Amino acid sequence: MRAAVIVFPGSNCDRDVAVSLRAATGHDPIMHWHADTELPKVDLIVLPGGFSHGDYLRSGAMAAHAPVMREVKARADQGVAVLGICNGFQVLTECGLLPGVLMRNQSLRFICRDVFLRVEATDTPFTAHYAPDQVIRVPVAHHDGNYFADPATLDLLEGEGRVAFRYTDADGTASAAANPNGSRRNIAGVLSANRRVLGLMPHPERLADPLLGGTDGAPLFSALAESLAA
Ligand SMILES: NC(=O)CC[C@H](N)C(=O)O
Repeated sequence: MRAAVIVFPGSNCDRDVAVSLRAATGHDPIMHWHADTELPKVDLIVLPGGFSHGDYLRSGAMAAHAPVMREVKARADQGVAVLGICNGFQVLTECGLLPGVLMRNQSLRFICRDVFLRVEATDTPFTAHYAPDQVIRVPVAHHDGNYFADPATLDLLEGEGRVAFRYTDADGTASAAANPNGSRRNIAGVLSANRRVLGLMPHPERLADPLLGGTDGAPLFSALAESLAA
């Protein structure tokens, strides 16, 4: 699997996700500067976490108009897998590759802690190495993670099995207390209609090695390596 990580001014999880991709595939991804429109042929495009353009205007709003994004959208339309983590998820909603928006956290505070997620969809290249309804522990670190979409869109996403992850308690209950940011229906990650674009607010790359204190994020990268093997 050949992967490219798009690096924006203010990205700060680009090298973290590169480490996880290297661990899963055995080789380094291409680190691709956002202003470079010549994107090589790759099997996976990653939009990493961070504070692109300082989160000015709205988180992800300026990065969504970066020169390379026209090509990222074209590749997604061709079926190339695209993974957006945290700020990357914000960019995916801002550029229209995923529905909904990420609003300011309900608490109006930056939240940085581990959360539990229930894996809702396992028939995707991102989640195939998780069991249905498996509960995993992954960190969040954001101030704009409050997922919002109108009820018809939420019904559509749920009806098509496009909610990939939901915030839950440790036992898998999607309670209000388990929801760190006010996201509608406890949604932590959503898929595109063709299931090849995933955006999620939690950071699987931050708990993907025993040295980091957990490995629940690692199956996401191993699933990609296997599913997208050239
Ligand atoms: N860790 C991140 O990617 C942060 C995302 C975003 N800048 C926010 O705080 O909402």
